[in-house]
Amino acid sequence: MAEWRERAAPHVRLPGYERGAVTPKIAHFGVGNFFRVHAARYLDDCLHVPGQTDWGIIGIGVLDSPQSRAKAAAYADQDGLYTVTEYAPDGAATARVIGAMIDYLYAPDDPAAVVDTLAGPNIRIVSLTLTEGGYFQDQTTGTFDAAHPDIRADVQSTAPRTAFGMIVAALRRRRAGGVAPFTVLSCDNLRGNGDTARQAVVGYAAQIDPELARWIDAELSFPNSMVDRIAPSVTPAIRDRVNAATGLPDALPAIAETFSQWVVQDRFSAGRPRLDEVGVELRDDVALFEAVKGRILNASHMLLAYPAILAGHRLVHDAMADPRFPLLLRRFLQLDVLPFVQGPAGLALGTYIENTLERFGNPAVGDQLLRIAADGASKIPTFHARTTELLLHNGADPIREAFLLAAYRRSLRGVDEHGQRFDVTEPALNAADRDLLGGTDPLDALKATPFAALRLWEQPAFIDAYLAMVDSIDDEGIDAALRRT
Ligand SMILES: NC(=O)c1ccc[n+]([C@@H]2O[C@H](COP(=O)([O-])OP(=O)(O)OC[C@H]3O[C@@H](n4cnc5c(N)ncnc54)[C@H](O)[C@@H]3O)[C@@H](O)[C@H]2O)c1
Ligand SMILES: O=P(O)(O)OC[C@@H](O)[C@@H](O)[C@H](O)[C@H](O)CO
Repeated sequence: MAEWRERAAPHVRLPGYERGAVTPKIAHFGVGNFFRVHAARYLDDCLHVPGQTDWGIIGIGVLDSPQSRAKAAAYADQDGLYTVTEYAPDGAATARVIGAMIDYLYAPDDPAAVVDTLAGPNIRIVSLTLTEGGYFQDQTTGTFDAAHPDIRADVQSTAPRTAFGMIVAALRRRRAGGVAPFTVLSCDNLRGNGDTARQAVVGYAAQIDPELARWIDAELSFPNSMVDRIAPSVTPAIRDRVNAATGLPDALPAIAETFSQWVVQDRFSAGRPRLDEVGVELRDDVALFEAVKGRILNASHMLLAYPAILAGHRLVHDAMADPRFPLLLRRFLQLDVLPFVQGPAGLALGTYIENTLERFGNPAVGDQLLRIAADGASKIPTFHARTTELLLHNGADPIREAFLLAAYRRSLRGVDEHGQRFDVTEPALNAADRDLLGGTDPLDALKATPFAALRLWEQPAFIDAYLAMVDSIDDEGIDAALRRT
């Protein structure tokens, strides 16, 4: 900390609390860009509130990859410190150093140390950002996928490797030792993220000890939360630009827009920091916020990403500066979402939509379309299934949902309309799904696991619209297809 204090440019805000006095009551799995600019930033604010210095964070990495290993080494090198630079729509940037993460454990090197930490009475909250695909949810049934190879391997091992294996091993020890359980707090973009986390933790426990599973279900709280802040991927060029401005040698700087929102159910069975004093909204009607955010913001992101990439764009704000795309999103939001979504009392959905589109257009944030497009197999159903169901149920035109699936299917070829190649990141697709999505019969794509639960092949209105869109994209190109939406 002393070296960072000396080297930081004068405009960089530094932790105003005694970092050496901070103790950790929170353990977080998945210290990625989003956690670092969102929950960790709120918790860093909390540490500035008198009497809150016991709510520090221990970060935990579980993925066994060269990138994850390098990240663990960097956190060790810089004592868990990192910078967050926030960009306002007018381009103004503010930077601060976050000191809330006081330790980082890399599970592939020492899984027992993670379980020991989680089993200790000091930990009161275990929070998660594992991505949408990280909850072992069966895409067809929505239930916990106990047959997943990673879960099968963990259940049979004495040293579990998944977040859920480690959480349950620790809970078993807490229960045996008479230590009260912690709260599990999901911060992922999921429908009912707390409920989904409960399903995974209880579902995992049921595989090893049904009595333990019953205890977890009865004793643990899993608050649902709505999380919102755009955190782009940090490329080496962004890292160098940010570090040149902060004067700090940060291997892992994070960036974000200035907007931030966190709505959480106030259900923390083992206590919580004073989140309400740092801008977090503690409310019970989280599901309404989450429905609005998922079906407006995240759904628009998905609808934007695939056709914009095919049209040659790579950055969100560039696509938003191309009038065809804001037009597509406005039509989608006005015609397909607004008539069927209920927001929380007092939230003006028209204003919410305008703010969302303005956020997408912020050029200073420089968000990446490929980041948004990644793992469409998990995210398209999460953010579009409900809208598609409602459109079909109400006899409304499903043309834009059909366009989305046609554009997604086309994007899986990894080459845009100008012949430029791009990376396709689809970890949730199995070989059979890839065959269905990449085959010559476009209707096969509707039977791929991510979309199968919707049974779209039984919906003549959807089939007509979808086949027309597939043909239009293939024969006439994205521009012509967009004009049909
Ligand atoms: N980036 C954003 O704008 C944003 C905004 C709101 C919510 N989110 C939520 O946060 C999640 C993470 O986004 P990010 O931008 O931080 O991504 P990221 O790639 O920067 O970080 C993801 C982190 O999760 C870890 N991880 C991935 N799969 C895992 C698994 N199966 N088990 C354990 N750890 C796993 C990775 O190692 C990494 O540390 C998203 O999937 C979304 O649900 C992101
Ligand atoms: O983070 P993902 O992969 O779930 O989704 C991509 C984006 O839609 C998402 O990160 C948004 O930027 C975010 O949800 C804004 O709060």
